[in-house]
Amino acid sequence: MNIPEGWTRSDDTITRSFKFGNFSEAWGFMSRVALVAETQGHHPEWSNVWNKVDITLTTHDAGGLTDKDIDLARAINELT
Ligand SMILES: C[C@H](O)[C@H](O)[C@H]1CNC2=NC(N)=NC(=O)C2=N1
Repeated sequence: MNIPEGWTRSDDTITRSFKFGNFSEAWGFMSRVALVAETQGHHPEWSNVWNKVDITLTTHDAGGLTDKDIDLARAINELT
């Protein structure tokens, strides 16, 4: 499985941290990710503290990492 640039794999998840100039930019990014996630029918685990967004991807239905996570990670990378 080819892990997209910037993402770190640990067991059944891949994670990436994103930093923005301020909260509005971080929230705007999250909004765009949410729309992509809905389109793909696959959703992130994430947290936000001011300008920082931490995202973890895994496929709960499968109990592990799948191509759905890889595809969403790629799409998220394209938003940055
Ligand atoms: C019915 C629905 O499509 C599923 O429950 C989807 C929704 N989004 C999901 N997102 C993630 N990350 N893992 C899933 O297993 C998952 N399942």
